[in-house]
Amino acid sequence: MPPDELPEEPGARSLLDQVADAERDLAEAAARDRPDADADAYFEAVIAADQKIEPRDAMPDAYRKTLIRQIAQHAHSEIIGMQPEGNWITRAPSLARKAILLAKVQDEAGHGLYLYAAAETLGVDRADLYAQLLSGRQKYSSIFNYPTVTWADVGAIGWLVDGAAIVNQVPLCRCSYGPYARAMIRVCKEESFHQRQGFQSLYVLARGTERQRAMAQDAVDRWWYPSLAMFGPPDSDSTHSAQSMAWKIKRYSNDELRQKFVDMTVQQAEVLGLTLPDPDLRWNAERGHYDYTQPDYDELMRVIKGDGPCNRQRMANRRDAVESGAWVAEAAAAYAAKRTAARQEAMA
Ligand SMILES: CC(C)(COP(=O)(O)OP(=O)(O)OC[C@H]1O[C@@H](n2cnc3c(N)ncnc32)[C@H](O)[C@@H]1OP(=O)(O)O)[C@@H](O)C(=O)NCCC(=O)NCCSC(=O)Cc1ccccc1
Repeated sequence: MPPDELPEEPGARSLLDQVADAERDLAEAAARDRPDADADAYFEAVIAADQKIEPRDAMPDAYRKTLIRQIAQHAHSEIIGMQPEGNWITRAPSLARKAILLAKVQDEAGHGLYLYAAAETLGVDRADLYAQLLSGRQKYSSIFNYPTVTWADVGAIGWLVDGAAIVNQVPLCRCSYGPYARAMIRVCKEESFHQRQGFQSLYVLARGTERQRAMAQDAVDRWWYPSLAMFGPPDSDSTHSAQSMAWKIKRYSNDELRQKFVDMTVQQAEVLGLTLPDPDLRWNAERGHYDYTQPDYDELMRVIKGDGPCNRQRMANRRDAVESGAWVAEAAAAYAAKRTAARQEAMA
C-alpha cells in the first residue's frame, strides 16, 4: 500500500478533530473540581473516564515519574536523531534533496523542543534533562546508534524509522497526559511528511541505475531489524508496559505495535520493488497478520546500554554541540534579559 494510504489507527480521528478534542479536554480539566482529600480516587476516575490528566491535576508520583522518563527519552531521541541524517546535509545529491533534508532535520529539533516543554509541565527543568542525557542516566532511542553510510540510508530512515515512529506515536495522541498527547498531534503530522519523503527517495533510487537500486536495497537490509527493535523488548520482557497501559499512557503493547508496523510495511516494500531481509516473512491467514523473524533483542539491550556502533560518537557530538554552543545560549539569554528590562522600563 503506498504511504498516502497509511492506515490510521482504527477509530482514529482527523487531526482537526483531534485539535477540537484537545480544546474540549482543556476546558473540561479547567472546569473540574480538584478535591485535595481523595486525590487518588480523583486520578483513577479521570483515567477510567478516558479524560486527560492536566499539569495542575493530582497524580501519583509513579505516574509522574513514568511520564518524565518516557517524554524525556522521546525528546532526547528527537535531538540525537538529528545526527544520522544531518551527516548527509552537505552531501545531498541535489539542491531540492538538500532543502527537504534540512527541513526534516529542523522538524526533529522542533519535536524535541515540544517534548521538553511537555516534560517541563511535570515539574522538571529542561537543563536537568539535558544533564541526565549527557551523563547517560536518561536514554534515547536505540535506532540512532546505527551509521548512515550511503545516501540511501536517508531514504531508509524516512521510510522505516519515521514509519515505525508514526505507528508508535499515533496512539500517543490519545495518551492520558494532556500536554504529551497534544504535542504528539503535530509531531505525527510532520512525521507523515518525513515518511513519505523517505519512501519517495527510495522509490526514485529503486528505479535508477543498477548501482542506485543496489544501494537502496542495501540500506533497507541494514535498517529493517533495528527499526523493528525500536518498539522495545518483547512484551514478556517489557518492564513498564502493563502499568503504562493501565494508566493509558501506552495504548498498545510493544509487540502489537511491531506487528502493526510489519503488516503495513510489507505492502509498501512491494510498491517500492525492494525486498525486506526476512526469508520467513509470510502472510498468516489464520492470524490475519504477517509472520516475521524477531529482531535480535540481545543486540537491542547492548545498544541501549551504550555499546552500539555509534553510541560514543553520538554522545561526543552532543557534548561538543553543548560546549561549543554555550556562547550562543549565553548571548540569547543576555539579549532576552535586555529586552525584558527595556519592556519593563517602557511600561513603568
Ligand atoms: C515503546 C517505548 C520506546 C518503550 O516502552 P516502555 O514501556 O517505555 O519500556 P519497556 O518496559 O518496554 O522497555 C524496558 C526498557 O528498555 C528501554 N527501551 C525500550 N525500547 C527502547 C529503544 N528502542 N531504545 C532505547 N531504549 C528502549 C525503556 O526505556 C526501558 O528502559 P528504562 O526502564 O527506562 O531504563 C516507549 O517508551 C515509547 O513509546 N516511547 C515514546 C516514543 C519514542 O521515544 N520514540 C523515539 C524514537 S522516534 C523518533 O525519535 C522520531 C525520529 C525519526 C527519525 C529521525 C529522527 C527522529
